[in-house]
Amino acid sequence: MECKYAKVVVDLPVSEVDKPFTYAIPVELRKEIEIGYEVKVPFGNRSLTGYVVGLMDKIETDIKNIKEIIKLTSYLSLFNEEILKLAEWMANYYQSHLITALKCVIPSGQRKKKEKRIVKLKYSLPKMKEKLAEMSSRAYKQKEVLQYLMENQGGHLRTSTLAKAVNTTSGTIRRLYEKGLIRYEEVDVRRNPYSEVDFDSTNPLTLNQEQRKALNKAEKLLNQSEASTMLLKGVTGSGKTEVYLQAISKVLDEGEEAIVLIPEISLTPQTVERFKGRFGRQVAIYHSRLSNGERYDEWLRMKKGKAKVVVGARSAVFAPFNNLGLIIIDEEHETSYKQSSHPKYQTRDVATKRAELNEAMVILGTATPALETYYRVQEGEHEFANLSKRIDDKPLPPVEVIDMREELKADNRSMFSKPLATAIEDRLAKNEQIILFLNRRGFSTFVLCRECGFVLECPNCDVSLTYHADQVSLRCHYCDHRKKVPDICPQCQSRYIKYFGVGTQKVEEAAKDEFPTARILRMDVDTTTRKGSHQAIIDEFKNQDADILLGTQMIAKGHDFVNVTLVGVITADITLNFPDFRAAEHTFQLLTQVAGRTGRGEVTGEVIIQTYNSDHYSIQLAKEHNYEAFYDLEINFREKLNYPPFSNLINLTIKGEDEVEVGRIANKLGAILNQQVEEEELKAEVWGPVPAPLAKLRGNYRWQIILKSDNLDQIRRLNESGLEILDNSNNLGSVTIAVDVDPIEML
Ligand SMILES: Nc1ncnc2c1ncn2[C@@H]1O[C@H](COP(=O)(O)OP(=O)(O)OP(=O)(O)O)[C@@H](O)[C@H]1O
Ligand SMILES: [Zn+2]
Ligand SMILES: [Zn+2]
Repeated sequence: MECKYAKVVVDLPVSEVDKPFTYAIPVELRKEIEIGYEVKVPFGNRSLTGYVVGLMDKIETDIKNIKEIIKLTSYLSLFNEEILKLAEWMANYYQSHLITALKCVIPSGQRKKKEKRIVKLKYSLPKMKEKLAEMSSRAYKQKEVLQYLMENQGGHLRTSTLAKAVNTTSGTIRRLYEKGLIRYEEVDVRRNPYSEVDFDSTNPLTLNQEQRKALNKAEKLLNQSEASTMLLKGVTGSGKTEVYLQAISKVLDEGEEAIVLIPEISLTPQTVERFKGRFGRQVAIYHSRLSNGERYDEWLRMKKGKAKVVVGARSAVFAPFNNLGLIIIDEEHETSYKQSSHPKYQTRDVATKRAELNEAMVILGTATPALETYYRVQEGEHEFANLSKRIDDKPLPPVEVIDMREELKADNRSMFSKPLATAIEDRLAKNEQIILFLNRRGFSTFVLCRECGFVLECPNCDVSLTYHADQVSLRCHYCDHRKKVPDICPQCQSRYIKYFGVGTQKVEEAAKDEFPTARILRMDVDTTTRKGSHQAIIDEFKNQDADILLGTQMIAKGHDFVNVTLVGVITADITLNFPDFRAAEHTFQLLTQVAGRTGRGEVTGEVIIQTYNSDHYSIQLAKEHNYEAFYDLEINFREKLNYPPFSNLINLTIKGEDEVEVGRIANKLGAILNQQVEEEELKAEVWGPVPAPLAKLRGNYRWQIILKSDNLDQIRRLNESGLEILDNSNNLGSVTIAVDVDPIEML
């Protein structure tokens, strides 16, 4: 059926136009146009890019007012109805504009690719003959071009090919275009396919008993017709990947497709190789380190059914498959699965939604499930399979926790405790390798007593207070509780209570001082900005051209270093004292992951964790590799303080270059929200406004407001109406407000 009208969402992310507009489809486009095409449309007195989100045969409005679509700017549909539904869900759930959500689900390469021009005649052949006869004989070259085109009708003639064929220039062809006799069509150019390294092919391994059980369960769930989610909890090195591979096999046998999501930093050639090795050219790779062109080509291979498995980062969840059977999310607890720009989606939840739309299955794999995920298992919402042992019963490495307060008492003020320094010397002497780990770079905002480990916390919110240097005060960024920075420790009266911060560079210098013979590699955001530098450092370390690899969480996962027999954590306190109710959870996850990096080879490994807070449960239980016990304790705290998963949060960040204006707008918005809660008798709390822990970032001043409720819909509506009232009654100027539904980091 050929439709006459299209609904189009225009690329202008402002609330007033965030809805589909109706356009007429020119006759010549009616055969071709589908949902998901990118188009140019007249809008006001200009033309805008838009996306087709609906097609109709009839409309009720007065036909005369309807404008026509100018042209198609993509040569195929960029999303189907299912992906459109997903985008609509995202826009609604994460409170972003529909156009922003749509641009998030389409391939980014499309928008930037260079297109080749194809020349087509504008009229039918008989009409064309008439036109030709009317032309002046002086324009003989132009006539020649037309003649040639008429004889080669329907062919895909590029401008350059055509010019060559009749021995003329593209200028001649352009003149025909200006006379309205021909038109151009733009089509994509095939780039060199993704540089194909030949991977050794692998066969399915014989599964051990636990893997077998996990796969059986997955197969059962894949066979059923409803959507399902299964948590595959497995300690590091327990063979989760082999279970993924065999589950994918099953999906491919059924003629369906599979998506595998892996955190960007773990998407190494080694990881890719495991999937390409099993499924060969059926595997597409999709992540942000590919060029736009490469990404687009991989996207096309999926769209055209040439690739049936995609291995990629977050955005691969939008893979253009039509027969999706399985989505796997490896390291599902990773915070990088939360998108940091609008729409700020949680990949896990988008995957669940997409599985629902396709009656597909989701497998979440990790050694340390996100608390929300494990809670859903307990509540019976997710299925569960467990791999409790490493392959071949290799032991998990022993973990030693060093109390840095004791080191200070013993007059050791170095960054390296006695036991860690001794262990490093020992490995250097044996030519074995060492990883030194500093969790998080740069950012730390807390005040800690080096004598007794005391950290000032908010009495209401159980998060550490944030140090604001300019005001010499400590503030809670949830409830705005304030305290003066103390001169002496309230717990032990020591004067060693100070702002606490260590950077990777400082650790590198200290290590060079103490271990002058060691060859040290540093890996953090500063040393890995260049393309490929991340992999270069990894390779250098793997080739054993260095003894110590020092870095941030970038080194915590995805790599198998067989010669590493010692992992040292310089200070566990940075993540532990993050001003975030998830601080303990993130600390536990990170320490468990880091510990998983050692003892993978023949020699057993050892882990040493330094901290001023050695009795903290997250550290003690990471030492015991005891997730269950950690979960039991942590979920109790969450319940007591009514944090997620027992409640829902929305974080609003108000930011701009003008400090006074940002504060003023933040306070205005806070007042509006509070008034709304009262008037509408909403079951919601409004925290703040307060300056954000990162009170200034890239020249922007930042304030925040947190909305909390047992009922997400209530705070979503509260937020929506609050922003609308603010918008209507105030000139926001350059101040912007970012909305984060289900935030996982509130900095
Ligand atoms: N059934 C099996 N028999 C023999 N070897 C296996 C089996 N399953 C997995 N392995 C091997 O064990 C090693 C660890 O497995 P894998 O990397 O899949 O574990 P993982 O749980 O994904 O680990 P991590 O979470 O640390 O990435 C790999 O080298 C893998 O090839
Ligand atoms: Zn103290
Ligand atoms: Zn508080």
